[in-house]
Amino acid sequence: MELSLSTSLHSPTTSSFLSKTSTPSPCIHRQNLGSFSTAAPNFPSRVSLKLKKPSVFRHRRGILKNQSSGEIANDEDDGFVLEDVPHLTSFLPDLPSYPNPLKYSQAYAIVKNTFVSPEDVVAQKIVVQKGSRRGVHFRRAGPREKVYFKPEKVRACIVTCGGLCPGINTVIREIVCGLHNMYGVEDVLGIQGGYRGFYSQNTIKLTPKLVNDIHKRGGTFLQTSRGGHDTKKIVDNIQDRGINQVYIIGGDGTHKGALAIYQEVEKRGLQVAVVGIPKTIDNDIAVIDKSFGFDTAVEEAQRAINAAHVEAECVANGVGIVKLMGRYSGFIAMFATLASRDVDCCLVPESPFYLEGQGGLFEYVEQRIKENGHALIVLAEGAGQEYAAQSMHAVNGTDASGNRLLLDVGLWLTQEVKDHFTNVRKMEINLKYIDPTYMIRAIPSNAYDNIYCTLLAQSAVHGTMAGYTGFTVGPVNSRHAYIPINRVTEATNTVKLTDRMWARLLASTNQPSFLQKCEISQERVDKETMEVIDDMRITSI
Ligand SMILES: Nc1ncnc2c1ncn2[C@@H]1O[C@H](COP(=O)(O)OP(=O)(O)OP(=O)(O)O)[C@@H](O)[C@H]1O
Ligand SMILES: O=P(O)(O)OC[C@H]1O[C@](O)(CO)[C@@H](O)[C@@H]1O
Ligand SMILES: [Mg+2]
Repeated sequence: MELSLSTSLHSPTTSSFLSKTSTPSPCIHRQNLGSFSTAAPNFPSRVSLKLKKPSVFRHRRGILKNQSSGEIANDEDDGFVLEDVPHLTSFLPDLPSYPNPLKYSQAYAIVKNTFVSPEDVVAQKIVVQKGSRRGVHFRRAGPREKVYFKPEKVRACIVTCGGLCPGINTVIREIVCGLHNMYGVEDVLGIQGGYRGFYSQNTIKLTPKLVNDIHKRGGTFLQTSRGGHDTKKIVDNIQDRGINQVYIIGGDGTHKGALAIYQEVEKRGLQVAVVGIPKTIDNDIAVIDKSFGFDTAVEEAQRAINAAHVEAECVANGVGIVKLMGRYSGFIAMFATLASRDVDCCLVPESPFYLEGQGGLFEYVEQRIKENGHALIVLAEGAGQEYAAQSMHAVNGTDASGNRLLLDVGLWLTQEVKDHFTNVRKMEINLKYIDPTYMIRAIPSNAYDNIYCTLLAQSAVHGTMAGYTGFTVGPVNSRHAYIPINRVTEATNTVKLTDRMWARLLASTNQPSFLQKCEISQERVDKETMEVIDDMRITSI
């Protein structure tokens, strides 16, 4: 990984993170990489970085490479890296700050540390070796002593984009109530119907009273959509409506849109804070521990799996097939399988499989029927897409957001299993196919997710009030952090076949690993190995 860094420190603030400052360099690269500065205490007021891969904003204590001289100042080189988030003062340096109203809040009156210290960071890796470098860190989320908005001047808006997910309404509710109760902000607008709602629909005024009960309902109170992201039109609208805080709830696609909005806002020099709240039922968002609604979805999936198991158990040669969501990541299928213990085979997009011959799925299903009287298969909707395409009419389209449309692998597998046992094995089976895909995401969030959504919403509110922008929120090793948006748009989280979790699944189901015929492509192994190496490098730079 090549990393070059230039610093221009125009105020001689002392920093415990960057203990040695380099000579101001005129060479500041702003365009492709995004440069920023932070006005938070104890950080240099302006630090611009150029990074080739990954393109994230980093402060490094220890090694500072001066871009023009190539000189390396090596001091306290413990490998500490802060992947920081932008702050409004990086492009609006004269922005005034105010004391945080939480200072006077009765609820926080006896809290020992109401405010997060500007030096608090969250480590991306918590398993370390004696003597290992400190590695990547993110700013810890939470209220700051100073805010960069007067509550009565805030006009916030909330928008929800992409697919549904349990807990969206809780996040909406808690943003509205958090702004109102903690900061006294009363002007909150709901943008209806996703990104296109900015320019094609009327807004609604969101009050604590209006959103009081919405966390008990599934879906999104504000409606959602795919497609329709037009950065210019959206930012024009933000400007026209006088909005200065934008809360965007959505997945990877939504965050790409949020990044574009933040960049346009910065280009126009607007005092508008943009924050993403990661939402995806697939749990495929990078960096964060887990996405909200995932837990609820896994729990709900148990009902379908249990039903399929009961149906299969109560007949001769019963076979159950359950299809769950998971376009490119098989987390729901994997965790639902691990939780259930009744599943004989779990098929995910990350792990290729085959049906016929030795070590194939048919052989294994027959073996399970003979041993156990029945067999139960859980598959993620993105599993075996290429395989299914060989015998199904391919759908070559994309949805309005550009996501590839999938073949129904559940129906395909059902037909293949039936054909095989009836026509090839001449064996009577009783097969039931259950497709609960939308049922697991259109429900309200469970207790765990409700609390999680509350923390996410409050972290987002604290961050925007403190003047941070272009960031997303989420737990990293259980601690909520502010993460640069590009960190969650550059990569997606997938099931790692080389991780122990997948081995746990294989050990729990005893299913074949399908490694004989469909060897995991060299490309995948290379990619996973590179990720591990990259991680090690990050820890060791
Ligand atoms: N590269 C992009 N740049 C700008 N906007 C984008 C981009 N990709 C997607 N979007 C916009 O983000 C919104 C949501 O995207 P998408 O439908 O892919 O869902 P998502 O946010 O990924 O959520 P999920 O995958 O969980 O359903 C859409 O309005 C889409 O137009
Ligand atoms: O039918 P829709 O609304 O496009 O959503 C389906 C997709 O949304 C998700 O739930 C989230 O991306 C996927 O698992 C699924 O493929
Ligand atoms: Mg997505």
